[in-house]
Formats: sequence, structure tokens, C-alpha cells
Amino acid sequence: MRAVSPVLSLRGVTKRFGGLVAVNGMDFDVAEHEVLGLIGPNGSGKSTTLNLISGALMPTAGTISLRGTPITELPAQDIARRGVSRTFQLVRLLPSMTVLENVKAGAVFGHRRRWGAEADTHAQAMLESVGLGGRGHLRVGQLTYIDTKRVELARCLASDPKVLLLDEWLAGLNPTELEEGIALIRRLRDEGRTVILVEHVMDAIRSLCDRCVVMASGTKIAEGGVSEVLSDPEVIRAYLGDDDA
Ligand SMILES: Nc1ncnc2c1ncn2[C@@H]1O[C@H](COP(=O)(O)OP(=O)(O)OP(=O)(O)O)[C@@H](O)[C@H]1O
Repeated sequence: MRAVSPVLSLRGVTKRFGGLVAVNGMDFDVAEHEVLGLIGPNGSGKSTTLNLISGALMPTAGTISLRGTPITELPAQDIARRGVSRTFQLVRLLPSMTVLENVKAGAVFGHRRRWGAEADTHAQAMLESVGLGGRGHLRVGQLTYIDTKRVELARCLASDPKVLLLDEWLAGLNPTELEEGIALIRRLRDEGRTVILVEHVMDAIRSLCDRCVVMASGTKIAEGGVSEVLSDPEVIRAYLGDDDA
């Protein structure tokens, strides 16, 4: 059941990089407990949109609100403290640190800050929840690709985020890992989190998302139920024009 007021709202959000308009007047809402797919061809502005929401970048124009409060001007750490957390397309972990230390770093900087033994216990629990129980002592450099992704998600979850921004978290997984990854994201939603999923894996979009927003060249070209938007001729055209379609 959708809540009436959105958790996250974007209104007229625009980002220019010099002469390039990477994100152009984006408007959309994300409802509580919703999994929203943000899709579109390569270079359409999806990661930039996540960067604007998480505060890694500041919009050139427009407003981003979290439960009705504008967060547009806030630095990234303040947005994280308000319960918005993200994974990165290229996993960003500290390879010389252990798995547990990387996850604890998320617990210290996030929404619900924990220290010392409490941070340890919580980080262990997050590792369990992503299927890495008992592997906290390993160095990140010793892990397989899927496991580094799991650590990145555990790091992100360590701050108890209410809104999760997943930037191609499922990319590069084999079919078995993909099934596990989809089940994991579904569980995060069942735990009461709201998720924005930037993803090229359409099976994941179909099986996880309540709705989709489709971007092309920085602009929203479609929004609605997944099967509806994926059969929209403009969306099909946008993807067919893309080398990776
Ligand atoms: N920091 C930056 N400086 C200049 N241009 C940028 C910067 N970040 C992104 N861009 C440009 O903005 C556009 C949108 O990029 P973005 O990474 O948001 O697309 P995307 O939809 O996430 O693509 P992909 O699916 O390939 O990850 C691209 O043309 C990209 O080259």
C-alpha cells in the first residue's frame, strides 16, 4: 500500500556540466516502501540523478525534498544522516582494510551512527544479512567481485538507511548470483526501505520494481508501471538507439 506523501520528490531538477545538460528538469516522486526503477540508455543521466539525490553533486536548478523538506543544498554527509544511502556503480571500498572495517565505516558515517562494540555487532549483522557472515576478517582485496558488491551493500546498510540508491548493483552477476541479488533487494523492501534502482538488467527491473522512470538524454521520457513503460514506443526507440540495447 502506498503512503500518500512521497518520501522523495524531485522537481525541475537540472544538472549542467558546462554546455552539457546531463539532467534536464527531472520531476518524479518516490513513495514510501516503493522500489522505483530509474532506467534509460547509457549516458542518459541516471547516475547523475543519484549523485544529485545523495548530495555528491548539487543541482544547477530545481528542488529535491525528503519527506517534504528540501535537501537540495545539503552536503552529502547531512543527506546520509537523514537516511539516504547509496552504492556506487564502481564499488568504492578500501582494499587494504578488512571486510568488517569497511562495513563499520558505513555505520560510523551514516544515519544511525554507532561506535565501538555496537558498531562491530551491527556490522557483523549486516554482513550476515548480505550472505557474508564469518568473512569479516578477510581483506577486501581477497574477495570475488560479487562479494565486493555484497560488502558495498552491507556498508550502505550499516547506517540503517530509509532510502537506498542502488547504482547498477546487479551488473556483472551470473544468473545464480542475480537471483540471489534480486531476492536480497526484495528483502530490503520488505524490511520497510524505499529503493531507487538504477539498472540495465531488465529481468531485475521487471521482478522488483513497482514503477519505472525512464530517462533519455537527461530528460524523463516515460513514467509508470513497468510493463506499460517498457512497451512505450518512445522508450523502445530510445533503447534501440543505444549500442547496449
Ligand atoms: N562529472 C561530470 N562531468 C562532465 N560530464 C559528466 C559528468 N558526469 C556525467 N557526465 C556526463 O553526463 C551524462 C550523463 O551521465 P550519467 O553517468 O549520469 O549517465 P547514466 O545514465 O548513468 O549512464 P550509464 O548507464 O552509462 O551509467 C553523460 O553524457 C556523461 O558523460
